[in-house]
Amino acid sequence: MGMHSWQKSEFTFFVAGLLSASVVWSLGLAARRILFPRKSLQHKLDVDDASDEECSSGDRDYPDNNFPKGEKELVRWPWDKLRKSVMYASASLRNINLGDDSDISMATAKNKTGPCIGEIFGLDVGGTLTKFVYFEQGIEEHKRHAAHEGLHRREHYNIAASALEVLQARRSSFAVHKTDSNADLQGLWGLRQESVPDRLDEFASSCNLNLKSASSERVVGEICGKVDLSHQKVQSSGMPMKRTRSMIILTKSMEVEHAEALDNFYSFARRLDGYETALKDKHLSYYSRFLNGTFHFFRFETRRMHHAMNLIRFNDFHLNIKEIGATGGGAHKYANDWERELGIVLTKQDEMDSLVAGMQFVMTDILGECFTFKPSDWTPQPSQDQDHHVMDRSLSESHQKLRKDEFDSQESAATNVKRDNVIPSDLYPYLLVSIGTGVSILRVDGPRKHERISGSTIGGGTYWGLCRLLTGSDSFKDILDLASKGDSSKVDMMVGDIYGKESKALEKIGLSSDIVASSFGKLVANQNPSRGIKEEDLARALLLMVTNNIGQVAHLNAKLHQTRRIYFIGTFLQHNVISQQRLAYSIDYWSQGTMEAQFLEHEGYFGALGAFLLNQGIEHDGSPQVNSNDREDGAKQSRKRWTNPVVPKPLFSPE
Ligand SMILES: Nc1ncnc2c1ncn2[C@@H]1O[C@H](COP(=O)(O)OP(=O)(O)O)[C@@H](O)[C@H]1O
Ligand SMILES: CC(C)(COP(=O)(O)O)[C@@H](O)C(=O)NCCC(=O)O
Repeated sequence: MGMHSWQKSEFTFFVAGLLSASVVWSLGLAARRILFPRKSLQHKLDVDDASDEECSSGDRDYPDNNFPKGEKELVRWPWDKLRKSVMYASASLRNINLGDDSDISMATAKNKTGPCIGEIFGLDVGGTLTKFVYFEQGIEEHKRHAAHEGLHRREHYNIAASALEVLQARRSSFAVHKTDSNADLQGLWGLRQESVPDRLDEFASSCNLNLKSASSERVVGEICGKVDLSHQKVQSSGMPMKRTRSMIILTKSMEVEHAEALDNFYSFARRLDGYETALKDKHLSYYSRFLNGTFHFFRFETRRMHHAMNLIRFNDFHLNIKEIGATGGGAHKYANDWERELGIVLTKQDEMDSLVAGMQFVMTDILGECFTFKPSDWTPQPSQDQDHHVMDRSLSESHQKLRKDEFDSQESAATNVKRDNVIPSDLYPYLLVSIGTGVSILRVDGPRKHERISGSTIGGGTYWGLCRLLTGSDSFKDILDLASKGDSSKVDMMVGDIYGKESKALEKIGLSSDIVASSFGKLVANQNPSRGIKEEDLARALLLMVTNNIGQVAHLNAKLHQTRRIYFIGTFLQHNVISQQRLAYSIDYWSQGTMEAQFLEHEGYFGALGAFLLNQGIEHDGSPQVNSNDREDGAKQSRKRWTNPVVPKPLFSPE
């Protein structure tokens, strides 16, 4: 069918109109890009945010950007905000086109020539959270140097290129300023986090450090790849010191660069301080007298890994980091991404080795690290020669007070009791229960002897995953707040619900009517299971269910492996007093007072700290230090070092 001439002309007009509209639109867009470059950057970033999410941790990917539809999207992490502000700033400074990622300078680990500040970090990439620690040389030490020796702060950092060097510097200044070395540490983080005194010498001698040489010789952290072994020297003690060279050989510019790189990072990290609980666990920062510096602790969700990597990249930190000691499953999973995108090598440390190393370091380094819970009317006994007796006696006393029917009611009245009165020789063997995404159970027989003996799939990930489903909340802290208000008996079926309250039959099976028979069991009886049930009841019942299960598995393993002390660690326990108290009571109850559950203030960070320590070859137990680069095969060597045949003494005969 042919077109009429009026139809043809109308069609021509329509096409012409369409064309001119698109030309005007394109011109407008181009003008907008020129006039308002940030607008287009904003768009690019928004797209990035979504795509980052997509390519993050595989197990928790959501193809439609972020979370499943219908869930509220809470912005809990400052990555996006920070990343954007940093990108704007660095783009305008360097005048680069952020529309194309290839414009951003990349450096592979091999071709990096700048300073390396990777030695101050330890990374633990877990199933839910990524934890990282960084070490900053003690500010008090800088002040002293500045006052007494006229050293600029930056110059002082040069002495602190690695933790070993920090220790060496500390040793030399300790000798010079012996009188004020204790006083100036006081009050830094309060008594609770004060380091154990008088162990520095012991530790330093274990490192074969030579006081005289400390001021004139410098141990160069070879992880930076700036080692000139041709300048190896033999010290006056006759001990060959590997990786040393004269300060004169180190060029001034390299030192300044290194100091600047550190300063840049430190000031950046301080900017993160503003985010209170979201990123940095400020309350956990502590001054280590062993290493003369402060450890800082950060964490973020592992599914945000690519955001974190972008943050590093857009701040140019990757240019000054060649390698980082890393542990956790993600150290393997993300190693290629880190190397490809950031040029940073993740030097893998065994997960369990790192956990134990970090934990033992902190237990020796900090007074007040360990604690447990006791009924509020429990009173500590006066100290005896053998401190560990205190624990034995208090256990049996508290046990007398713990009757089955008081189990729940006592929970809220339980008090936090510090447990550092345990002498180190009495420490082993102990059970280490790491409640992360899943649960790992280790028997530790000595500073370098441990074995993963068991585990459980019902862990922190189980609780957190089910809570997200049941409550729609996307904040772990909010969930814990909810749980603290909940009533689990609305959800749990009690023994009395099954037997009736007064049944004589219960005596025979050794149960009382008011204990839980089945977690969530009450929901089977109602026509509508959610009627009358609040989110807080679900959050509490689930928390107790997961915790009870972990407690029971831990107790059975402790019994099987004859350990009477059980340390519970992992971020699941952070700020989670309900679980800590429940574990303390369950272990005491089930073991009839022969075992004790203990907790540690830095519960979630031992893996990251251990990765730092192992990577730097720092140990606490008096054995010679081994730098990771001295090993032919890091993992193999590490395992070798951690196998020390210590025969555990039996604590009690199996029943
Ligand atoms: N802010 C938080 N976000 C997510 N999970 C948290 C948070 N705080 C505590 N948790 C709990 O800690 C668990 C992760 O513990 P963690 O020791 O870091 O394990 P992993 O190394 O497997 O990530 C989570 O599964 C959750 O139960
Ligand atoms: C696989 C893991 C060691 C990983 O550690 P995580 O990230 O959970 O801290 C841990 O989740 C685990 O031990 N799961 C339990 C596996 C089992 O014993 O059945």
